[in-house]
Amino acid sequence: MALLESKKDRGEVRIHESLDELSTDLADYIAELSEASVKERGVFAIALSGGSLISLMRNLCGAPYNKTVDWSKWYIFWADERVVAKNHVDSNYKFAKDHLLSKKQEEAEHSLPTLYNKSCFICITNKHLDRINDFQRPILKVQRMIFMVENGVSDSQRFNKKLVYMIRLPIVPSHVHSINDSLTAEEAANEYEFVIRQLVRTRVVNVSDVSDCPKFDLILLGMGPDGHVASLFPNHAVLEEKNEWVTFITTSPKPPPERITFTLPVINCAANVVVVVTGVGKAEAARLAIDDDVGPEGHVLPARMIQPAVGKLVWFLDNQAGSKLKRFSK
Ligand SMILES: O=C1O[C@H](COP(=O)(O)O)[C@@H](O)[C@H](O)[C@H]1O
Repeated sequence: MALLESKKDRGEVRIHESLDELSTDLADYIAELSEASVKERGVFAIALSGGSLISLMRNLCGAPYNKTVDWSKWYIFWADERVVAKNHVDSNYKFAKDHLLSKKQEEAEHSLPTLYNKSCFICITNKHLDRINDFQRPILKVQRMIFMVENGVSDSQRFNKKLVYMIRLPIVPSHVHSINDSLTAEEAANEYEFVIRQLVRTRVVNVSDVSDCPKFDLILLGMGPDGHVASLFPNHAVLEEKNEWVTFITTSPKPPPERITFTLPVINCAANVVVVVTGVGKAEAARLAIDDDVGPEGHVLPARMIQPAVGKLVWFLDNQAGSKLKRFSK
């Protein structure tokens, strides 16, 4: 069970015994926000970050969320992105696609029946379609299963032992808004902001009650051991940006150097901000970002600058990341 505490100006802090517990709580929380937003506005505009956060959202791919969440109403954005090709290992888009939006799974053939209750697509190469015919009849009885032909599986030996399939969150492709990877960092940031401006006009993304900023239904952030969130790094000029919604940097201390990022005003106008922090290596930054009695060191930390004007801030920590917080340290 997560330990809960509300801290003055620092939002709600949830500390979890294990990563599994954190993942369960996180998926529940996101599903609740999605339901509330779809009920109120008819859509759910969610901005992801990169890094460990994505794997911790894994439970959303399974039951009950695959059936209970109205995925068709989700609009996905990125709070920050590395300016690299979309198929590059450093791309936050690629990471989310591979680990969340289209998660590759392998199961032994004999466990095929366990797939019957899952809402998933099966991906198989052309040349293996004949072999799959052995399974096809029972599978076709399951309405949610759809065969796809994809050039992804080439190792026939492996195919003999395993069934390779993809769990895809049924998000409408045109609702996924990632950066244009053929542009420079500056151009990509400008174009991304333009796209968001169009979607604010049509209220796919809500507008803030206190400024003209977009009001995302949820912005999900991770935090680095240096206290950076999105691509807002300590002591970086990017923290001063007050006018742009999306800006760019070419000198990120963490590679790759070129990134685009939501600015602080945009993050602080969201209806909900969740920061997910795990591991002992981030315990000191978590203390500086959350605890009340921290000195100037804490106040210049980007993660501490997350202070939603009206929205709700919730920290999802594991025991290790929370180990230096005054209230929770033993
Ligand atoms: O570079 C980045 O790092 C942070 C933190 O990543 P983590 O793997 O330490 O959790 C991430 O939130 C951000 O989106 C990403 O661009």
